[in-house]
Amino acid sequence: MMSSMSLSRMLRAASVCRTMSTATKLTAVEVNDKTGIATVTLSRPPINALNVELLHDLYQSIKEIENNKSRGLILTSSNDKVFSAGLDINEMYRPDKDRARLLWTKLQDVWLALYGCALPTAAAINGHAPAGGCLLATSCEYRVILPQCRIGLNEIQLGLVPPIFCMFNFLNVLPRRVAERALVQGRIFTTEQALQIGLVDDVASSKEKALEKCSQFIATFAQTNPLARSLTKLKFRGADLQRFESERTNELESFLEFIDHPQMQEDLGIYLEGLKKKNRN
Ligand SMILES: CCCCC/C=C\CCCC/C=C/C(=O)SCCNC(=O)CCNC(=O)[C@H](O)C(C)(C)COP(=O)(O)OP(=O)(O)OC[C@H]1O[C@@H](n2cnc3c(N)ncnc32)[C@H](O)[C@@H]1OP(=O)(O)O
Repeated sequence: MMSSMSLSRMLRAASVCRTMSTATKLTAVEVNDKTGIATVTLSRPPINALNVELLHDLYQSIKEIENNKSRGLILTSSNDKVFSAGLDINEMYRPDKDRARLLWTKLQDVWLALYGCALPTAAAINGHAPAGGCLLATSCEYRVILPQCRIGLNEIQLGLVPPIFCMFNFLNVLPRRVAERALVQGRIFTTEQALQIGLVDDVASSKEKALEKCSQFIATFAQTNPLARSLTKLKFRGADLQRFESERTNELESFLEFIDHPQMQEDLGIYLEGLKKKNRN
């Protein structure tokens, strides 16, 4: 039988963390009632590849957290090896055209919501974060990564032109020269390299410790007026958000044109097959 001691401990724990009522299918949202910080966990096995549905759920979660006046948002993954594998290549290879349009529009929506989020944002990068995974992490204000991870924007290696928001994210985090070279070379960095160039702010030995560091970062704003904070953030990011808005339709059309190209389809097919073969050998 459960002792009254352990029951009271459980009740205390239950009152600290609650799952948000409208938590969606592919993201889990948990709010710590003590700190007011919301954690969004990407939960699309096996590797959190960003398809239409995951992007939709992520957007809903970000907006919900923002509207509920949480104290901050932490983004992490339910997979202990992969934060996110980036865009789901199956959505780009031999795509349904309407779905491909939706995919890109949803990716744009998520970027706008996360990069422009009024709350303090942090990423607990508890696994690899290539391409779209890195895009999500660098949209946040603070990043902690685990040892032996890989992170970077490697689009160019797939023959894809990194969209403008990739550039904004890197310029916001890295010195211009380092950002340009990383994008043009499609570099994927190890944990140590990412820390050394400043792509991440810190390294933690476990997911729990990474989440703790993210909470500590968000807690640094406890005494700051939230409106003044968010308006100051917007002053830094507003020009990027405006330029993005003016180019979003063109970027959508470029993406659709790009993936419609026969050579691009051939390259994506080879790339996808290479990823699968790895597991067969
Ligand atoms: C102005 C606009 C101009 C046009 C611009 C056009 C496009 C720009 C797009 C920019 C935005 C973002 C783009 C992207 O995100 S593209 C996606 C790039 N992602 C990658 O290259 C990651 C590839 N994956 C990996 O490196 C690894 O899988 C890993 C993430 C490190 C995980 O490794 P591991 O734990 O060993 O897992 P597996 O490799 O065994 O993978 C498990 C299964 O998942 C499949 N897989 C992996 N990644 C993807 C993916 N991104 N999409 C779909 N499927 C993926 C893999 O094949 C395995 O499948 P299997 O179980 O059937 O073998």
